[in-house]
Amino acid sequence: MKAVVLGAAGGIGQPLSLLLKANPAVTELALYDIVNAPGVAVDLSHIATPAKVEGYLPPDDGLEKALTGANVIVIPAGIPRKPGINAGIVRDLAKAIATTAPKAFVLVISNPVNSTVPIVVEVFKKKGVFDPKRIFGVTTLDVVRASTFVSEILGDRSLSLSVSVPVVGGHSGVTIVPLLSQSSHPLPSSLDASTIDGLINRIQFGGDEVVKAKDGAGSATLSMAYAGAEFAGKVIRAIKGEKGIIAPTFVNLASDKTGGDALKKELGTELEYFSAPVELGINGVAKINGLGKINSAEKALVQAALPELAINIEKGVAFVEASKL
Ligand SMILES: NC(=O)C1=CN([C@@H]2O[C@H](COP(=O)(O)OP(=O)(O)OC[C@H]3O[C@@H](n4cnc5c(N)ncnc54)[C@H](O)[C@@H]3O)[C@@H](O)[C@H]2O)C=CC1
Ligand SMILES: O=C([O-])CC(=O)C(=O)O
Repeated sequence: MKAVVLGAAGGIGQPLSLLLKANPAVTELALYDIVNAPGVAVDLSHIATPAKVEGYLPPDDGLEKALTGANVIVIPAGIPRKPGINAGIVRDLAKAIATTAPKAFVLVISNPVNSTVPIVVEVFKKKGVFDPKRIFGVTTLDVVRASTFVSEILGDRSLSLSVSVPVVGGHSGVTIVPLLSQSSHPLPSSLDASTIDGLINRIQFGGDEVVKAKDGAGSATLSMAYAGAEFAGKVIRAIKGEKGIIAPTFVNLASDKTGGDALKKELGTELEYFSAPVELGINGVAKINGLGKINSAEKALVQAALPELAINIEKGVAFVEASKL
């Protein structure tokens, strides 16, 4: 089981690589960055877990060497909150993956996820290796935040390990739609509307809370690494044959067989992407689940997410269309 981290020396990349090194199911871990990756790799290589760790820089085909034989590729490369720059970084990394590891599972963390996932897909299409079952936008941090904030409202943080709330839509602001009515631990019916609205807003704009607190020193890194490792861990378990693993993730809806068409119908949209609870299997997306029973306020949130999602997706598609590959 070879896992690869592209952008491994960054704020997310380092703790994410640590958590992947700590996962005993990973036998090979390749770290790639434009700086510092060999140092991070040697540091992690002293940890007594099975994974053999190698670090690579761009010279001497470092990227290609990192990608060769990859099963799971996680991409936290890029710059936080600098619109535009990540598009080119993700496009170029996707190009290398399409050539060197076209069958790998690609987990995109780099923002804006609503646009960077379409960028990877469009590159793969142009290179003739696109499979909608293997490309995932990582929205797990929204799910992690929902568990944490709901457990706080329930007055018992120890519940956060078991509270599960599906979060659907996309990964930015109003495109983040928590389905609180489906929380494994229902909110008290006595909760007033403004508390619920505040909770939804906190989940949607949790990223801003971290950016503000870090005061110029970047965005969420440690919680993102935790969330990324959790999602990658689920994908790895699914590849190894475990059944019934379901996680919300931002996927392409092109595949009729996996339920993409049914979800589009349910949403009343032609959009080609949405984050929905996805059942993972040995080939990637086994089934995109529908949203299930949601209340009228949640229906309104889903509808409010669609126009912004459409703009974000189109941006990603147009960027690749205008690119020379
Ligand atoms: N999906 C999500 O929920 C979240 C996504 N993010 C996004 O993750 C990305 C990374 O964030 P941080 O780790 O905080 O940033 P960072 O700046 O600390 O690290 C980014 C790393 O990417 C590397 N990099 C830049 N260009 C590269 C290239 N062409 N190839 C390989 N590596 C390259 C940099 O050298 C750096 O080590 C940002 O786009 C951020 O917005 C952040 C939090 C949550
Ligand atoms: O908000 C940001 O820039 C980083 C991010 O995606 C998050 O924390 O959810």
